Amino acid sequence: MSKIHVKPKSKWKNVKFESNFQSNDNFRDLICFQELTDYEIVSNKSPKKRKSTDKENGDTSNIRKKQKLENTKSLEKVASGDEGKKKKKKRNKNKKKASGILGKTDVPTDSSKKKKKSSDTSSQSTETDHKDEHDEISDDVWRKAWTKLYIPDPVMRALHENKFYHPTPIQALAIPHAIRDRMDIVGAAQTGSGKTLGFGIPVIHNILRFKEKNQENEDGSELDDLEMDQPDEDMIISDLEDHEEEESDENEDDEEEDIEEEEEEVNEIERGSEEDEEEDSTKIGCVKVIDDADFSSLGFPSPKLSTGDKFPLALILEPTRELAIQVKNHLVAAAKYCDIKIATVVGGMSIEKQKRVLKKNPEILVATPGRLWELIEQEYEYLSNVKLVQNLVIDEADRMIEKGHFEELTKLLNYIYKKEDTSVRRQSFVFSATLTMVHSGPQRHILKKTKLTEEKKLELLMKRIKLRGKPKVIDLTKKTGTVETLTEARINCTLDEKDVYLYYFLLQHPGRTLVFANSKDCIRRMISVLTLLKTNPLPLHADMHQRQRLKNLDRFTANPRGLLIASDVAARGLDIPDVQHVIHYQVPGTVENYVHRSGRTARAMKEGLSVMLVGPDDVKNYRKIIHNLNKSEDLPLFPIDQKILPSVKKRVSLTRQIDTASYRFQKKKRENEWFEKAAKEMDMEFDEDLLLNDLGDSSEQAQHKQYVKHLKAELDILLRQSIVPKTFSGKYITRTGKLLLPEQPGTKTDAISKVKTDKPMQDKMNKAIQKKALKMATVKHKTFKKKKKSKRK
Ligand SMILES: Nc1ncnc2c1ncn2[C@@H]1O[C@H](COP(=O)(O)OP(=O)(O)OP(=O)(O)O)[C@@H](O)[C@H]1O
Repeated sequence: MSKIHVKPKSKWKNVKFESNFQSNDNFRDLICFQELTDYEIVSNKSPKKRKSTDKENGDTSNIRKKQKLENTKSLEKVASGDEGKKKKKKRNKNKKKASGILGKTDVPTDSSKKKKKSSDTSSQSTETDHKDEHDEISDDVWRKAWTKLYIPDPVMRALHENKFYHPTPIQALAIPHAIRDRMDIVGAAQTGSGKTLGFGIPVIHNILRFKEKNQENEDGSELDDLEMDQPDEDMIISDLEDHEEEESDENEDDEEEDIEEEEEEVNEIERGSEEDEEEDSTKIGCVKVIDDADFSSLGFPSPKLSTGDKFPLALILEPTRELAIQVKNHLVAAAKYCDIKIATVVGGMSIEKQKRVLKKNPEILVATPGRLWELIEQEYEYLSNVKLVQNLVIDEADRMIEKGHFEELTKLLNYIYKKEDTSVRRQSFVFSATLTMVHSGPQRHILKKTKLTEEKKLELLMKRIKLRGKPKVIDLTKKTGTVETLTEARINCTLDEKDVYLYYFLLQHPGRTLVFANSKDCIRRMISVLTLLKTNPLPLHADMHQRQRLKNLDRFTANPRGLLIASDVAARGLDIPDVQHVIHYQVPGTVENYVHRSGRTARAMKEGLSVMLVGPDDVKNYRKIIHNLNKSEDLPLFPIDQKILPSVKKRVSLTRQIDTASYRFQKKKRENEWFEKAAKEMDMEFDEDLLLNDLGDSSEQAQHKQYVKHLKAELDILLRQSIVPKTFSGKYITRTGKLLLPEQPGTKTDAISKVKTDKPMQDKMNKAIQKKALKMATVKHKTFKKKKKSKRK
């Protein structure tokens, strides 16, 4: 294949591809795909060491073929890891230096592995040989997939250990722009698509670089060449011109940017001249070549300041405590082979303990805004310089600008962006699965007055979170909002029937299940009912002690048949492995909440099921969600085996009797106790007969206790009986002589395939109903016309 120097006459244009495109093995090395349709060929060069490279790049040969100018009129620019392999010896030398920058790693290279293998062969069995061969293949694939993303070697090692063999699409697109181009990133991708590492890896990379540079500075050694990939010489001419064009376009865009007046209600923060500094470094194509001496352009504070003062280099803001802890753990795993300390600062836990952790000067701080602000207000030393933070991540950003977080976030951001600290060029990351979701319905959102477009929503969001400059916006979300591997269904029922259907589902489809409710009262009642029904539910809501919240999450995670009843505090971000089902006991008020709640299942390309229990009160929200998710039809009905429903109903109704009886009694008792205590504290005398709830005399109370005990005993008997009625009889089709009986409860029934197999039947039925309705309407219309005609006569 010959090398061609081209001079572009038009702009490189992005070629759109679906986010799941990269899951296709043939295209997994692809990061971006651009085409150039008008160009002039400057020169043709023969390849020097091309053969072996092409062989290595076999799986991307299809894409490369497209680059042959002889065959096609257009030219595609493919930023793939294979570029790295094409580059010259000089670059390899740079790379060696770079791995020095990032610390030595034990990740074996392909060749070292091969050597090891050949020396060991005599002592290995054939089976082991096969295993090694397999490992080597995945090792090769893994390296190819990640190396082009500029991942630090120690992180590569951790990724391999975690068996993260390919970057997810959001990672593949966000990481190079963040690391290579040092751009601010606004990332929107479906739930469970790996956004955490999308910002986590660049943050770790930045800190490693900072520490390395700092070390060199302290040692007085010269600043090394940066490890950034040098541009492929083949591309330089075209890229240079292309980029010049891009920059002028950007400037034009900037001038056009005119943010509307209504945004002025947000406190303006004073900003310095960072924006001007942003384009300091020279860009060649999409690769920035940064002047060695220009330390600050990398976003690092001045070395003088960094050696003495301690402050977090990265701040990651999360809306909930559980999420902050999870993200911290995720990053700890990714930074396992890096010398980086990561800490959490979250509410509900000992502030003193957190201060002790901060004394160790963690480089990364994962925090919820409330507790962080509390510590800043206390003028806690380590946080007094938080304004110098180099990497700022606002995860679940659309949630962070909603009521309840926005006020604290604004205070924090105002503090961080103080004018006097503008010497620092900060890199910001803004992520969420619903960042670009726009809809016409009323929103709880703080931006509710505006009729939003996707662009407008992003613009306002960026303004609110005070994002400077022009970030790289990567939006991989679909119009349908939810992830492809999610199966959705609904159960139409009355309010009273919700417990019945929920219990039915849990019996028939065991598996890790997360149930969402809209209020704490509802969670309390469900916990009581489901505990009596021996389904071992665990609650999770904001009013619980933090320790208990975390304990329940752990217990839920550990039990493959775990049942968690949660408020929306668990709706966002939580990455609990293998949640099979999400049930919306009450339909959420916003489409965003529906997407996030449902996103607790079907993560990382796994399948999952979301079922909404739609009662009369939920219909409005249900309709809104369907509309805002651009669904053309209703969700399918979840198939219910009507034959076993009566026994389920019997159990549930008895349980509710017990719950009501004991709850009412306990409630009255608690109120009395509270009143007596309060009166005592105030030295008040009161008339017990008039003011306290009547609990009855001691014999009545004993009677009540007995009644509840009796009900519980009755329930115990019911729970031991089979759910399939004994008197049951029915006609069953036999297939190849085998009698197919109804499913027994407890037998593992795959709820997802049930929905999927039932859907065509439902569609058929719906069509038949519609056809019948149409027929009837036509008949009615004809009779009406006839009658009218005869009347006239
Ligand atoms: N490259 C990868 N290969 C395989 N698994 C990955 C990869 N990156 C992340 N994961 C796993 O995918 C899961 C989801 O990742 P993550 O929690 O970052 O998703 P998310 O996009 O932030 O989801 P949400 O929007 O719900 O917060 C995690 O279990 C994570 O460990």
